[in-house]
Amino acid sequence: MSMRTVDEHLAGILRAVPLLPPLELALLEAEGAVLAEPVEAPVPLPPFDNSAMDGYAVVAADVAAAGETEPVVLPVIGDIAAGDPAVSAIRPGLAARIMTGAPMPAGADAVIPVEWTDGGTASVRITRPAPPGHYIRRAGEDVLAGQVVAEPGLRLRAAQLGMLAAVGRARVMVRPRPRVVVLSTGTELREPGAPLAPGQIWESNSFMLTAAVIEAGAVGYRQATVGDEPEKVWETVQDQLGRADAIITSGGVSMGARDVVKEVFSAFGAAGGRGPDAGAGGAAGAAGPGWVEFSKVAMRPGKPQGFGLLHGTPIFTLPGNPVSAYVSFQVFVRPALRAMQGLPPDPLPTVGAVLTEDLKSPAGLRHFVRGRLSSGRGFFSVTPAERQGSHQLGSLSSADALIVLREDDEAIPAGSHVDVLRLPS
Ligand SMILES: Nc1nc2c(c(=O)[nH]1)N[C@H]1C(S)=C(S)[C@@H](COP(=O)(O)OP(=O)(O)OC[C@H]3O[C@@H](n4cnc5c(N)ncnc54)[C@H](O)[C@@H]3O)O[C@H]1N2
Ligand code: MOO
Repeated sequence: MSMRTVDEHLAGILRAVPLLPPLELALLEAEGAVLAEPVEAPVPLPPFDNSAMDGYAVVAADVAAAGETEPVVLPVIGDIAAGDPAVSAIRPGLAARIMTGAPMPAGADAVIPVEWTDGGTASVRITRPAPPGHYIRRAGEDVLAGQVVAEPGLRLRAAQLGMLAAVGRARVMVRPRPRVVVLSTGTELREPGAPLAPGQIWESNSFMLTAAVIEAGAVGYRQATVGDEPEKVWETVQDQLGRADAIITSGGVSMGARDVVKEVFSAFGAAGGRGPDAGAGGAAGAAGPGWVEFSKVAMRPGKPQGFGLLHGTPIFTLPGNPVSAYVSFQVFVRPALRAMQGLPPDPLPTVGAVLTEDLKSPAGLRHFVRGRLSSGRGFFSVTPAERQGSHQLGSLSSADALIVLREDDEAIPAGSHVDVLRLPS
């Protein structure tokens, strides 16, 4: 088992993960997906000159002298609502009542908001002047015909989907959110809600990791926990390959006598790309079903890691200690899921902060320390949580940040500037 740095392990993962192939999705199904084509506006936006206010379309020169004491009175020739197909022109000396979004009648060059009038329907008294162009939204002033409104690589969120709909697109080519199956292993684990026998604990990693998958913008499927039988783990993983763009397991990767994940995939990796039942089940293709490599990564928590590709599908075998699994997800899996969609493999958002207490860190390891950020007087400060054990979920769930201590940091005094990963809130 080789020992490698966090950066080396991440780089290896990012080199290996495939880019998801683009597919066409209906607009709302594409929420969170990444655009895979440039989208052009077929028409200008707005498509026609229209009113920005409810009021009256007029010729500006007619109302130039209007005032509180000398209102201008104009006959109203009719109403123009948003969506009116054909609108007659107006001539000087006339007004038309007009609604927000309604097409400007030819001849009119200003809109007087209803608040500046008596609101009349047969004729209108206007008490304030307006310059030409007043409250008119011009054709093309948002987007020009032929303009690219969305480039490939853009993540589609609410505003971007609104833009695509506004230029008339019902479907778009995207790289979809990766579908990620999350699977826990361990015979001691019981479903939350079920009673515990001695030695048992409630299963938490799969809930936490599935939620983390969703927070990272992917689709999470939680799979029922499997025990410590290699055949069962192998079968479950094989079954899930059909619906998964990536698989995450937790547990069973350290040095124990029954570390099932390591056992299954080591056998399978060592056999030159054949799983335990590859012969019988025909899982091995010409190139073999794939590989999974286990490594020790110089980090705390999260030292035992595994990663591989099974039939081209990435599998992340994360350590079982809950905080280790969580930190491993944020450091390795999150960037990989982004890369699979063609997004930059960014880490969680990082801020600089001033440490409020002395910290010690083991030499040669990157140390992710749970903490709480506070801001004031224009800078962040961060306070480490008291408990830092990798089984202590209590201090993770009340943390909002991970303080990142570098491999060469050993004694970091209070007042030092540190980098802090902000946890999703
Ligand atoms: N002799 C050594 N022992 C250990 C080493 C080592 O290097 N040498 N590494 C330690 C480190 S660091 C970690 S992290 C863990 C990783 O262990 P595994 O990935 O094999 O995980 P398990 O043994 O299955 O479980 C560890 C721990 O976490 C609990 N757990 C596991 N899965 C879940 C779950 N889904 N929900 C809640 N809790 C879970 C499990 O009960 C154990 O307490 O190994 C150390 N040991
Ligand atoms: O590295 Mo383990 O992942 O600390 O508890």
